Amino acid sequence: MIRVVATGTFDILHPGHLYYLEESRNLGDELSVIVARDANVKHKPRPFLPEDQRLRMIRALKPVDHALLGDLHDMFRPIAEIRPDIITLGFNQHFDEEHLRQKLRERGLDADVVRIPGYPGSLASSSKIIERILNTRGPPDPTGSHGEE
Ligand SMILES: Cc1cc2nc3c(=O)[nH]c(=O)nc-3n(C[C@H](O)[C@H](O)[C@H](O)COP(=O)(O)O)c2cc1C
Ligand SMILES: Nc1ncnc2c1ncn2[C@@H]1O[C@H](COP(=O)(O)OP(=O)(O)OP(=O)(O)O)[C@@H](O)[C@H]1O
Repeated sequence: MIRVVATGTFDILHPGHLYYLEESRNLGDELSVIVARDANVKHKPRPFLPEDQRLRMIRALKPVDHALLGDLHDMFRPIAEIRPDIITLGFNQHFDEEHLRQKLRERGLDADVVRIPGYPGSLASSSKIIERILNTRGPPDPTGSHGEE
């Protein structure tokens, strides 16, 4: 039984997320997904959707066998419980593979770390979807004219 762990924020779901999770699941027999806690998303704007809602959507996806919220303080605690054989990193996750492997070893965890490539498409990105919404459905015209002459 090969256990795989994938991680991420998963704020507004798109096909890039699905691809990352499908490819992660294809590496083993069981996929657990650790969903980032609201309080821990500091490297970009805070998620729009609360952590419970992000978790519920991830749990419903076909490639996902188990989904859980991450730890608030120690990212290695859920890993120590799951004991995965493989941890996947998405194409734009800011972790260095070798550094992560080393940190895992220090905690007595010998999971391999595998980088999953990106899925193409200008809307395969939560922030690009948000940008598009703002650009196309931005603040309403205060005159209420909807751009009509
Ligand atoms: C091995 C690993 C374990 C993680 N564990 C946690 C965790 O326990 N709690 C948490 O809030 N975030 C955890 N994260 C971080 C997030 O799930 C996510 O990867 C990180 O915030 C980067 O988010 P993004 O790629 O969605 O922008 C972990 C990341 C990795 C690589
Ligand atoms: N287009 C994509 N192709 C492959 N993997 C992706 C793609 N978009 C996101 N992922 C992966 O899915 C996981 C969760 O990603 P995240 O929640 O950061 O979404 P995102 O669309 O990259 O967000 P943002 O646009 O705000 O950076 C990460 O491992 C990330 O690398």
